[in-house]
Amino acid sequence: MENGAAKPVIVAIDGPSGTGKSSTSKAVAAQLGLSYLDTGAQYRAITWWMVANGIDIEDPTAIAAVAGKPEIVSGTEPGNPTITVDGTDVSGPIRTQEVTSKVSAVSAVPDVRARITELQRTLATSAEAGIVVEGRDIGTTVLPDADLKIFLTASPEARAARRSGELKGADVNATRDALVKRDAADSSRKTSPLAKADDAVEVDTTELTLQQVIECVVTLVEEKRAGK
Ligand SMILES: Nc1ncnc2c1ncn2[C@@H]1O[C@H](COP(=O)(O)OP(=O)(O)O)[C@@H](O)[C@H]1O
Ligand SMILES: Nc1ccn([C@@H]2O[C@H](COP(=O)(O)OP(=O)(O)O)[C@@H](O)[C@H]2O)c(=O)n1
Repeated sequence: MENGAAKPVIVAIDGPSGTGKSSTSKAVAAQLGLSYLDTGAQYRAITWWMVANGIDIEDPTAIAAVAGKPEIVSGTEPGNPTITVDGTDVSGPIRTQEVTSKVSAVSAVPDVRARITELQRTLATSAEAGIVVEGRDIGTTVLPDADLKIFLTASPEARAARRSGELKGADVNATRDALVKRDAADSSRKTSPLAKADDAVEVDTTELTLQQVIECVVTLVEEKRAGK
């Protein structure tokens, strides 16, 4: 570290789908000059690879047997986060309905989680200025010593309205049902489920604009840094 450089700051942002994790994390990281890691994209990437290679996603043993095969690389620049599998850009294909509907089953397999968690810890410790890492189990499992932990929430109705806005014309009730189903699967799995860490700050974003959430998190990071 250079003379006078601040100690790297590690921020964990967790919560269910549509609470604003990605948008908030990217903006906070860009504003504060930190790296950014979308861990959901990594689970989506390994799921995409399983589907592309014809692995039966109903079979955890089959998934575990090949969990180490794909090489997943995440770019951590908040203005241009990238994700590749074996050198192929998969940023588009990982957002399809098919991958979204299968990702909870793949990410519940302990060998998959062990592999991806290791990648996440390596990226977090190598970020020079620090990093904002967003996901489901960052504060509880991946980075339990993070300097700041945030748990974002929002009503299922608000989350579904945000998501169906993105999916242009998608039925809001169907979107809501799919979100609630995925939350339930992610929260009930045995290995590092979606959960709020005891020392996380909970922010309900239902009635907040994205800008308000970003400002709230930036203030919390600055307060932490000042206290160091
Ligand atoms: N507080 C907010 N108010 C309104 N829309 C929001 C808010 N936070 C995020 N959004 C929008 O909701 C959608 C989902 O946000 P995203 O950051 O992808 O959530 P997550 O990563 O938690 O799934 C995006 O289109 C985003 O612009
Ligand atoms: N730290 C994480 C992040 C995501 N995931 C899994 O990956 C899926 C996709 O995460 P995501 O963040 O891309 O989901 P969205 O919030 O964008 O809908 C989640 O539903 C979880 O099954 C996980 O298990 N652990």
